[in-house]
Amino acid sequence: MANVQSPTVENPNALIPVHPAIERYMRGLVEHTDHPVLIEMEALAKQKNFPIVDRLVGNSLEVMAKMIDAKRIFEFGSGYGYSAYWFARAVGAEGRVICTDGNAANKIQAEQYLTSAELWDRVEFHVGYAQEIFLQTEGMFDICYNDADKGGYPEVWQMAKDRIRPGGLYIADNVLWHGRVAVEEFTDIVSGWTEAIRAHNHMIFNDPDFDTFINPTRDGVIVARRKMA
Ligand SMILES: C[S@@+](CC[C@H](N)C(=O)[O-])C[C@H]1O[C@@H](n2cnc3c(N)ncnc32)[C@H](O)[C@@H]1O
Repeated sequence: MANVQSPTVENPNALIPVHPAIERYMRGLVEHTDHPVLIEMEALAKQKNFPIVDRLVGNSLEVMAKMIDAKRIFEFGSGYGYSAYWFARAVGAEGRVICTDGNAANKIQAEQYLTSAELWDRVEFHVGYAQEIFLQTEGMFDICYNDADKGGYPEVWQMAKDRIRPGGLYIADNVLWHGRVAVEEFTDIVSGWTEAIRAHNHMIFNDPDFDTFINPTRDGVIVARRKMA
């Protein structure tokens, strides 16, 4: 892959899509979204080095969900409920966010946090393998949100795409994978994940039933809107 500066992950500054000063500026603009529960969840992520989507992407999830009047959302990989916090705000009192995570401890924490934020009654949290839970859950979704293990990204896209209603969204986090997707030489965290993310992104951009873009904030968020029939 030709690139003028030939960046590699060993030369990460060449790969930062949005300059940290610009991210800080944008972060300042969403300060009005401060909430004690959110601040606690963000502090825990820092303390445990847990990969939440963080404030800028979280805010964008809520806005996108509100833009399409989303009422039913499925999350693949919910952690302790940080992304669900934003979706739960968007769907309103009658809406549902179906969360999944393989770690039962995450459900316990999510329940504590989202109860404090008065959002737990909008959430259905299943512990187990997200893809299996998805197949056991009936119906269509306004949004399918993918933040599970990256090796499974192509599989999740393929199973989710037909269950998103026309006008609905498929959203996945980490699709730039800290720039690895854009360079020839990289060190992967888990063997095969970069290739899986590349295949996932390629399939989505080439799917004639969806209009797609990547928001390069943080680690890149792909957003694909299912076209109206
Ligand atoms: C990146 S974190 C999710 C963060 C969350 N979306 C947020 O922003 O707060 C990924 C989570 O997905 C879970 N996970 C990964 N692959 C999974 C799978 N196939 N099924 C269920 N859980 C999965 C992990 O246990 C982890 O808690």
